[in-house]
Amino acid sequence: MWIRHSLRFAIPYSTRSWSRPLKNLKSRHKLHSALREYSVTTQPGAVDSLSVMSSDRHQDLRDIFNTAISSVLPAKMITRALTVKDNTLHVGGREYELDNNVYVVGFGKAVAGMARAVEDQLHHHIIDGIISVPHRLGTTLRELGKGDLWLKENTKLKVMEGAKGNLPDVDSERAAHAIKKLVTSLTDRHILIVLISGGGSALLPLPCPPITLEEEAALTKTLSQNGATINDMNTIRKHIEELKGGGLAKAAFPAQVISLILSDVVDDKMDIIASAPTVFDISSPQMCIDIFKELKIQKQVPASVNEFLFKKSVEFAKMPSLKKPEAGYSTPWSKFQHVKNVIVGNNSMATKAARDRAEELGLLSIVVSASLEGEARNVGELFVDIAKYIAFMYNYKPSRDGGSVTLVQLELKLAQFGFEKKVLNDLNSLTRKARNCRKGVCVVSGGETVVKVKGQGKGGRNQEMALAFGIGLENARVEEEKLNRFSIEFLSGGTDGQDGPTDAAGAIADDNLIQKCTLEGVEAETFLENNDSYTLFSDLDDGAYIVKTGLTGTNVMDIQALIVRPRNLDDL
Ligand SMILES: Nc1ncnc2c1ncn2[C@@H]1O[C@H](COP(=O)(O)OP(=O)(O)OP(=O)(O)O)[C@@H](O)[C@H]1O
Ligand SMILES: O=C(O)[C@H](O)CO
Repeated sequence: MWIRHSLRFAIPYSTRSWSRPLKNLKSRHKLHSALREYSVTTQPGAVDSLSVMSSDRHQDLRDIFNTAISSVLPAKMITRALTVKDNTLHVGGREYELDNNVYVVGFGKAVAGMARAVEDQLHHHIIDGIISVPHRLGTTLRELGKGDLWLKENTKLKVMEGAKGNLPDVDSERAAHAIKKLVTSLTDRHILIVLISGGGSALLPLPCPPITLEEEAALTKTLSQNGATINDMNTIRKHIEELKGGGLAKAAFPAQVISLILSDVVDDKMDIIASAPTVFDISSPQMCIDIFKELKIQKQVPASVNEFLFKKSVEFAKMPSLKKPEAGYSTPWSKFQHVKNVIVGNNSMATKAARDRAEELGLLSIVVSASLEGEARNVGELFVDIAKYIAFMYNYKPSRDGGSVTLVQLELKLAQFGFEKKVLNDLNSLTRKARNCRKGVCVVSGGETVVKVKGQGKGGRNQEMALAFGIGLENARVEEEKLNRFSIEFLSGGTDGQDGPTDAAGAIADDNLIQKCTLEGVEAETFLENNDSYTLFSDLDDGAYIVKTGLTGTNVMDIQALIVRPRNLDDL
């Protein structure tokens, strides 16, 4: 890299202490102006991008991300899902007679807004209710001017806040007890509306005795830090907690249960979202033991959990096949006929809205996935490959490039990540179209990745993905000179506005990121290795690369957007 190498000599060595915290870097601003002056003498493409403030450059990405979030705000989704006509409630293809007989419970990051919309629709029919929401959500939403995502003054619902840091705690356990008490008091005259959204698991914890809340919280942390997927986590929660895995619906029997679910898991798996409190569970306790083995965390699992699961699996082995609940169960709730589960919103809606916004901004756009999974840094690198692919296609001329080994190699890599041939073909034709009409390309995706936290730093999967993208892009630019002819930027963010235990939703990386790090005397790889993406992004270039929305009041997993624009169209 021409610029980077030059800067190595331009910056005094004393400002390049690799692991120094960014906050203490006094000469940062001086270095910024030095960079701008310096960039005047560098190669043309790079001059343009370095002299533009990063925050301005990233406007489109931020706009696309914000539009995606707006498209899945709770009120819209509830209004779409529920209709009331002549005292009859229509939902999910069923009809319910309304007669001042409705109770509401909810748990999750988005249920305050959902509850408000339900109250607006069913008002006087509602008797009582409780919602369990994240700690300080009410205050935060009001501070952000998002009071419309909170309940009205005259609400009949009680709000309980808890689960600090997205971990089950005494406050959320208190809420779970109160919800259990309320639903067990219902009769067959009642309708129970259950509002469920991501984060619901931590907001409805009721560990089966003798497992304690502290043990469960410790287990959650261990699982999360050892790369457990949400499927793994919630399979375990369903077995060691009272209200998960259908427990809430059983407790509410004989009331009619309507669950309105905002999906924050890949493929909208109802048996996983918020650990499925209203879905009949067909998983086995042995599956939990297998997960511990697979993650090699058996020794860190609390003894009470191991003993509980062992006893449960012995009992389970004696039971008739759970795959056919009707075969062996005579309890009235066995077929869960009193329950209707309805998905009201998901990641696909958000990715589509992102794509539409990108089109409005003049970019040719495509959604490549709404179910992207894997280790965050690998997905970051995958997006570097996608950027390379687009750049390659911009320049591709069959006559000149012959057998196009590069093309085949890139396609193979993308296929390894589960992208179907059709997606590749669409990406391919989109880029050709972009070349012909000389527009940039925006690739949108959604899903949820994981991070195996090994370092001591602070970060989240989105910020880690963006950092890995930035590093990968820099390496690719060294190898592939043609990439410098494009302006490339990438954003990954959580639609709930909270990436891991940080106050950021995610981060942006572009083709200047690593140069900026170098100027700041920071080695990005060290931060990546220490899982310290938040520290790096929050201070770098006065926060130009961090994405902070505050809690959004919704939650449909994460969104990625990659923009590749030719710098100088005549140069391709
Ligand atoms: N320092 C870190 N760097 C990168 N990722 C981290 C770090 N610390 C935690 N994480 C990751 O953050 C994720 C947990 O994030 P978060 O608390 O937002 O949960 P979540 O899965 O989004 O919750 P929910 O689905 O309930 O909303 C885990 O994948 C964990 O590995
Ligand atoms: O709460 C949970 O379990 C996760 O957000 C997945 O729904």
